[in-house]
Amino acid sequence: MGVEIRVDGLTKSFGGAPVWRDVSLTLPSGEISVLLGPSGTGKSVFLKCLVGLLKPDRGHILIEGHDIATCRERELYRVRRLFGVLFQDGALFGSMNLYDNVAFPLREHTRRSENEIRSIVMSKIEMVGLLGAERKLPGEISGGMRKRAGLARALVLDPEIILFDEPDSGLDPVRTAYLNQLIVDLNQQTGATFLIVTHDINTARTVPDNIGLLYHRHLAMFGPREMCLCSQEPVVRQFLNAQRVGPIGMSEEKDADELAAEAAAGVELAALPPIPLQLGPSNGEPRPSQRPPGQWCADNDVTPPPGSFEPDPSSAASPVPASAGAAAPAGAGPGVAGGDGP
Ligand SMILES: Nc1ncnc2c1ncn2[C@@H]1O[C@H](COP(=O)(O)OP(=O)(O)OP(=O)(O)O)[C@@H](O)[C@H]1O
Repeated sequence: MGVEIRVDGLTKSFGGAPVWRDVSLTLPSGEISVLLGPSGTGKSVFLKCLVGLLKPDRGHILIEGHDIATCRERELYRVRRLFGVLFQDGALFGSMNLYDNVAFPLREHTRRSENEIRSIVMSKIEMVGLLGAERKLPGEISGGMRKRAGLARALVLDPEIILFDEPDSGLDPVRTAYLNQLIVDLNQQTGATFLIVTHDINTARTVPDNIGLLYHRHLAMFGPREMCLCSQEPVVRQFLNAQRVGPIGMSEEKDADELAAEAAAGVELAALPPIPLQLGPSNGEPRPSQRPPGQWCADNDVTPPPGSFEPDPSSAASPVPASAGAAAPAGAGPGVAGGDGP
């Protein structure tokens, strides 16, 4: 399960104004990737291009030999069946109960009997922890439950790729932690390829295998989680540390004068915080694409920030198990990697 998505030289503009240019990346099969970026940098536009709701100006989106960017409607319709999408508000029909909302894609797109539909719908409702709530209307449940219902509906056609548009928007930190755990568990159970657009830095630091950052009309970075969390690129450091110092301004990038003033005032980007352990599945098994903590740093001769890969005793998260076999990163001091795990 899970398919690779290869994006090559993708460019999109509206009315001549570019949203981003020449975006190239590969979402590896079965892995979780996160896409970050300041507001308005085109993250939602990117998701819509992937699923064929918007046509890019140039470039290719290759999935199982199909090019979504250029293919005909009929082919696009078939490829879209590979996708499940969780929209920001769950996009549920307000007049239908949760059961009918989740059953909707099966009734629309398959010829399954109501008995078969019932068994599939109830299994997805159970997967997202909503058993017992299936007769409720969307207006009668909390925002977190609506997200989970939207997720059950996104899962119902057994997609190979699941796109999440700000799954944590409007959720408190505790519900966000539960949702993140659910996402990691579902990735393990389904093996599907996940892409999550989020503004939540904690999610970005702990959930994905890969991180991408859109900024200033281009893809500033895409790569393994450890690579991005160790990055010395000012824009990546500023964003992942949620700071005002750095090239990202209030509404757009800072101009040369503002950056010169920061440099003259001796204001510097803060040190990188420790890299946390990746969130592991709640059953204690390794993630499908598990790599030992610190492996990327060790392979690339990069010293991770002090304190990296240490279990966080205050976290309710289940970090990756020690059995994943921690590697000692190059230059790692005492307490860094090597023996990390719960
Ligand atoms: N259908 C459209 N027609 C014209 N412009 C659009 C359209 N869709 C998006 N845009 C523009 O594209 C840019 C990127 O929008 P997008 O919603 O993808 O940003 P985003 O990174 O997802 O923002 P946020 O983090 O605030 O949700 C914005 O300037 C937006 O106004």
